[in-house]
Amino acid sequence: MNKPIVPEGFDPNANHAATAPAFLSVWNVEAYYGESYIVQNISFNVHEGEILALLGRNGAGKTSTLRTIARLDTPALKHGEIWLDHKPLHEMRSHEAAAAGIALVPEDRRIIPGLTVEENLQLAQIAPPRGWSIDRIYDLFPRLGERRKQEGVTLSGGEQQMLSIGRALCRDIKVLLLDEPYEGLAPVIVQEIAKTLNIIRDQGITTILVEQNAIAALKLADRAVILDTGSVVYDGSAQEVLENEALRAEYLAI
Ligand SMILES: Nc1ncnc2c1ncn2[C@@H]1O[C@H](COP(=O)(O)OP(=O)(O)OP(=O)(O)O)[C@@H](O)[C@H]1O
Repeated sequence: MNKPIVPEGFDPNANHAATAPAFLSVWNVEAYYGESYIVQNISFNVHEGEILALLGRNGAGKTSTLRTIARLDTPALKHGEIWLDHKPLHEMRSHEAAAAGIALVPEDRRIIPGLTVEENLQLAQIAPPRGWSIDRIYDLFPRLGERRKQEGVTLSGGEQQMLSIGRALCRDIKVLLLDEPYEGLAPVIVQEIAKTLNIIRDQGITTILVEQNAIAALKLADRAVILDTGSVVYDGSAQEVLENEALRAEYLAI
């Protein structure tokens, strides 16, 4: 098994509420589906306002890591700590993690059938604390504004992705967890979404981007963490991964 990569600044003996070294610190996290040990002692830091690309081959554990950070019931977190802005996510249930500012946009986008674009956004704003106004979401994604009265599930794949990101922004979030946002999208739509993710970063929101389209993710990201069979095998700059052919070939098969 790979030796775990330890992020800088984490003192295992410290009180991490005070000393967590980054805005989001994932420390020695182990998570299981039943008896299956899937997230295997993962540690990494995410700094406020950055985009982190979380990469790795199929089955490397990317989705499971995002689900663990969002504190969904599965996989079950059995060991480790996750700190968001000095708050212990590892002690929270998913609704508490959401209230603390974590927003997971899952791969299947979860647009609510029978509701228009605007109703999908309004529903996301029902419970405070509210985030962006619906007009601000339409400024970010003009296509959604043009289609505000259209049923959400009849949108194109790219528009549905915009709607699910827009829905996350309707709440007052600190960290956006995006699971394969580019899946099935044409390159021109990928570029359009990447542009909006840059704008979202400029607003101070921190993003973890899980993506099979590693090149597109690396071009956008500040840093990259690469997983292999549930463990971290690289933690460093996204640019370095783009430039390091051997690393890409070994862990990303590109
Ligand atoms: N609900 C589940 N029950 C049992 N095992 C699961 C479950 N979900 C995922 N796994 C297993 O956990 C491992 C990691 O899966 P995960 O979906 O996190 O990987 P991934 O890196 O996101 O892969 P992909 O890029 O294919 O989506 C895989 O071996 C997968 O089969």
